[in-house]
Amino acid sequence: MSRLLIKNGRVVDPSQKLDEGLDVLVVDGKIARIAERITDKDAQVVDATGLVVAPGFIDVHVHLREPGYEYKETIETGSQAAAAGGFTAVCCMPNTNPVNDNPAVTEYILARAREAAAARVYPIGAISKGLAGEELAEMGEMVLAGAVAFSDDGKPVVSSYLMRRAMEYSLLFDVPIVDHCEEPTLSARGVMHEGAVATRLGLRGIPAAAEEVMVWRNVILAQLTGARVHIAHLSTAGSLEAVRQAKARGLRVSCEVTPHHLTLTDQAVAESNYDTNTKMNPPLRSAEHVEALVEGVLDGTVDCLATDHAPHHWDEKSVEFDKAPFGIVGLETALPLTFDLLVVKHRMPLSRFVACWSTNPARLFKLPGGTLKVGSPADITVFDPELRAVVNPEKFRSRSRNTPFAGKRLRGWPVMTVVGGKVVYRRG
Ligand SMILES: NC(=O)N[C@@H](CC(=O)O)C(=O)O
Ligand SMILES: [Zn+2]
Ligand SMILES: [Zn+2]
Repeated sequence: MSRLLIKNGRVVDPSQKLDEGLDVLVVDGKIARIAERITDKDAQVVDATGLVVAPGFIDVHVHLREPGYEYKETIETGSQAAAAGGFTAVCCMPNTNPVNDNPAVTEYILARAREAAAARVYPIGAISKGLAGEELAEMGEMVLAGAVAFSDDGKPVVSSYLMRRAMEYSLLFDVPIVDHCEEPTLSARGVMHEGAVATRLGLRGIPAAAEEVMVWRNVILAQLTGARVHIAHLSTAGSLEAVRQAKARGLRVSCEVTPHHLTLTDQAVAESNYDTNTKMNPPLRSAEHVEALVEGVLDGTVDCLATDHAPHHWDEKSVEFDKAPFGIVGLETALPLTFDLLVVKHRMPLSRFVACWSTNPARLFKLPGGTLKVGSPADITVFDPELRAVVNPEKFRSRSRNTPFAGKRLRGWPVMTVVGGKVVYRRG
């Protein structure tokens, strides 16, 4: 019998409409009791005075790079980075080598995640075989092996016919189809957001329309099929408008926004003097888009936050802007970046903040967490809303350090992460 007692914290759990000072008792990996002043002489006691105790944060969009690109990240380092970032679970994208397009790869990922014993890992299977966009992957077999959603992330599903079939097939298992929305003839070899900054820098632009065309296509197909469609890393005001209208029509369309698209604009490319850690897909957008995204999170059009943690090796990023791979790491900066912006700056209620990182992702992807209800798995995120600290990539658990936020002072850091009753991360 293992017992853990988290005392005196501010328990914020939107699934039970809780936001008050309470103690949380964990017994044998499950939430056993939540009440004022619990005493238990056999339990390991953690004093959470001044800290927020929330249902475990879930990142539905990460790239763990294993199998195939272990020099960038492994399931072990990635799930440890997740734990250190305050996440108790992550969903990992299938753009590995081999691609996660069959149950053998899905099972391999789950086995490696069990060995790592840090954050839980839920694999997302590929929509198409080899991410080639031609034939549907073995979706049913992958669901049986443990896949929780489907996506060709890294690539768009260009064929609307294939997307329609994937959506129809997903209805059999009632899992979401997650789309990286990009119309490749519009984004054509662009490397940053199309606009005044790109023109001034002499870099090829990716227009907002390249994303919006595909978001609208997906809304139309969601209407046709009735499928659950989740828009990955939504980055433009027009995409948000499409999601808003889809929701108004009662369609099962949801979306996520990343911390970097909420906190940086395309100016970062200029200000950083072409730092390739400002290069990601979709690109950092202009201020009007960023303002619309923040508004969308505050008004609830955006369902959840997700990092799109995309580790790349230092060598790969140490090249000309044009030639560098797209993507930045995100797991170990996400919580303070979004807390500082949304809760401190924009006064978002803590319960809404926790809903975006825990309750909503759990509901959309039908994952076991997202709640501290008695009897549920003890996946708990504890963070310090007052703690101010500077981002230091040297200390990342991740194998990669490709972040544009090095040296940034932020408020609201994770201090303890509990997965199934086990403390998998403790700050300091
Ligand atoms: N976001 C990125 O810039 N890169 C991702 C791919 C993706 O999420 O589309 C990657 O796998 O590196
Ligand atoms: Zn993507
Ligand atoms: Zn991605």
